[in-house]
Amino acid sequence: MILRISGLAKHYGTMPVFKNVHLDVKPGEFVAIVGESGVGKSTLLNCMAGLDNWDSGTVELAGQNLGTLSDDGRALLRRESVGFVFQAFHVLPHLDVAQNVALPLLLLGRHAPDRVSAMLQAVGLGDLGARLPQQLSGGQLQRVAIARALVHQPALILADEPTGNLDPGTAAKVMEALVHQSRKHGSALVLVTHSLAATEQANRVLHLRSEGMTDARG
Ligand SMILES: Nc1ncnc2c1ncn2[C@@H]1O[C@H](COP(=O)(O)OP(=O)(O)OP(=O)(O)O)[C@@H](O)[C@H]1O
Repeated sequence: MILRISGLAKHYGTMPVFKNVHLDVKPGEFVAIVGESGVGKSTLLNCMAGLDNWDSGTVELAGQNLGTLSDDGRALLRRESVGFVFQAFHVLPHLDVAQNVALPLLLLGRHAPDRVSAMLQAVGLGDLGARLPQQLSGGQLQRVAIARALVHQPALILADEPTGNLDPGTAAKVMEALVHQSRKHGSALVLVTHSLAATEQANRVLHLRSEGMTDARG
């Protein structure tokens, strides 16, 4: 398993968010998570990456128990094994497109310009590497974020509403790039979404509720 979550429960102060969450994700698998607004989908995704803490239960990422790792240990594991795609793109405005995509490699001390240009090509941005983010459309920005999430070939991609800011046509193209590139690189994909269309290609669709997570396809 690339990700193994067992009996996870989370509160904010006295407010319970979710409990009894179990999830196993196999290498290369595509799992979609749906659920009502505020039920804790983003919080769960953050727990998967060790960006947030939980109250009970365990999270194992790439065979390592996140609960036993220091913040630095979590950060190193995340850098190596996880790629993120967020709704709000999170590209750095002062870096050009190629530099944004190269960031995860830079943080790992790897220099691989060919990988960066291959990734840009793969998401249809082959000619735009020298542009600044402000010179791109929303759909193009999200494809930059996808290229950046995949460039270091992480075992797990975590995507939080990656098409939430896009029109339906652009959203479909961005999802296609995300799913196709994850499959091509053998990365598992965990996608949080409100979009039923985005769940169509998933191996599993899970429904998060405050009392746990169940199969949404019944
Ligand atoms: N830092 C925080 N402190 C206190 N409460 C928080 C914090 N972050 C989130 N919450 C609360 O925890 C709950 C879960 O939030 P979360 O963003 O994970 O939900 P979500 O299912 O992703 O929602 P949406 O679909 O609207 O994005 C919400 O009720 C939210 O208000």
